[in-house]
Amino acid sequence: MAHPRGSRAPLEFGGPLGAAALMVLLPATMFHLLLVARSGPARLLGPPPYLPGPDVLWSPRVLLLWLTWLGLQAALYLLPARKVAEGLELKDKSRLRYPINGFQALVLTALLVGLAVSAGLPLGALPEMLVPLAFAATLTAFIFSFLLYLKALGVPPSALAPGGTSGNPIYDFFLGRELNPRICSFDFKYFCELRPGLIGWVLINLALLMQEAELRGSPSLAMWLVNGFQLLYVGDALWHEEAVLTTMDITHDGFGFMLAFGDLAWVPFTYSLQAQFLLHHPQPLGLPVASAICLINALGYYIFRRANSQKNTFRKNPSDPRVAGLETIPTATGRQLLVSGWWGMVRHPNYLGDLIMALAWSLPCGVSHLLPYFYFLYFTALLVHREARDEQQCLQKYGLAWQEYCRRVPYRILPYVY
Ligand SMILES: NC(=O)C1=CN([C@@H]2O[C@H](COP(=O)(O)OP(=O)(O)OC[C@H]3O[C@@H](n4cnc5c(N)ncnc54)[C@H](OP(=O)(O)O)[C@@H]3O)[C@@H](O)[C@H]2O)C=CC1
Ligand SMILES: CC(C)CCC[C@@H](C)[C@H]1CC=C2C3=C(CC[C@@]21C)[C@@]1(C)CC[C@H](O)C(C)(C)[C@@H]1CC3
Repeated sequence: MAHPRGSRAPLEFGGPLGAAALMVLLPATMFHLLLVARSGPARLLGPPPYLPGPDVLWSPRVLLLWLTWLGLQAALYLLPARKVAEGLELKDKSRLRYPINGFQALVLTALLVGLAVSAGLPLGALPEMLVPLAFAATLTAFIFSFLLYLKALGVPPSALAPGGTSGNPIYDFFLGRELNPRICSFDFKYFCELRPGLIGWVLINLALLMQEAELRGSPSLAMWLVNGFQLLYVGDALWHEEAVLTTMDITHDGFGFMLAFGDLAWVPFTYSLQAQFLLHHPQPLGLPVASAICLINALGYYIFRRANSQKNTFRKNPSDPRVAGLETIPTATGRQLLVSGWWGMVRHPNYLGDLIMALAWSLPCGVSHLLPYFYFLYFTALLVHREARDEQQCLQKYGLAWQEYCRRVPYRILPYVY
């Protein structure tokens, strides 16, 4: 099989060695966090309280539960959608079509879970199953990525992702070879990016809240805040589902282990870390501090949403009155770059808003432990790295116009700092 960019394609993530290391380190980190969150000292950098044996990790009943969850989300994906959106133009000049029914899936899941709980489903038992559930999700991610790798061996070169075609099987398995793997109209990457993991994350949060209520009579204010903030984030992502079609995950990255594991395991089991921590380490939170944290989250959300919406509106229709007055730089591709408004302040205002929210999600957990700040630290590293990857891609796409943009807007994420 020919490799369109052959060995000249620059390798990311430290090449095959880096990819192999990440495939061990990421699951290990996830299990470490799950175990440490429930331990007394809850030390991010300390050893885990114990090493789980096969009897703790493996449960056929839990695997069945996990597969039922994936099946339910797949069924909701296949329901009629309020809209069908077109993705960006592909190498072969075609455009794929995507159902926009993620928010509908969230609401229907909430209804089904509500019905099941009122019929006696013990949702509060879910937190006890997090370790075997995470194991089932990790196993699924490995098997699924392997099947995706095999599937990609039979597709034409135009269907392959720009990265992930190095010829090194470990690297390509990690990054993903095929850009948009599908069976009929079912798009695996688009499905995984927004449904089972994101909705699973808020469901786990809810289960932790319910278990806290069972243990202590009512959920704590800190638990309410974490649940509320993260539900807003997930609800927003699904409400603006169409916007994900222009992210680098959909337009540039193949679907391999990185995204399969990230979407299916990493997001639900590590992004719910604050709620896991709060269940085992209740934190007192007064109304004045809670109000200040709400303001921080609102500020982050405002920047995140306005910046993302401004770019999406501009990309859809530059003459839209909401963006028509903004200053722009023309590029050789015919597209323009915004150089005023949110995108004139820093080159990634949406990352800034996202990071402010990440901080607000950790603050309800107090300052006695570093563990609940893991998400903020990891997310800073992820976005700094992602920003560098995006800059590289934009430089390739827009050349001199991008350099001009960087000159006019010198800061990347945080004005006057970075
Ligand atoms: N919670 C999580 O774990 C994660 C959240 N995110 C969030 O996802 C969202 C999307 O992030 P991501 O896909 O990385 O990147 P962006 O939404 O920032 O998109 C980057 C793209 O925007 C376009 N662009 C850049 N600058 C300009 C400009 N000045 N004017 C017009 N267009 C411009 C370019 O694409 P083009 O010109 O081709 O349109 C560029 O490739 C962010 O809010 C991020 O915070 C991301 C990763 C993980
Ligand atoms: C496991 C590794 C460390 C890397 C995995 C990264 C993934 C977890 C993230 C890559 C891009 C993501 C996005 C979101 C969730 C995390 C992953 C999958 C996103 C769906 C979160 C909600 C946002 O509103 C969004 C803009 C829709 C996000 C898109 C990117």
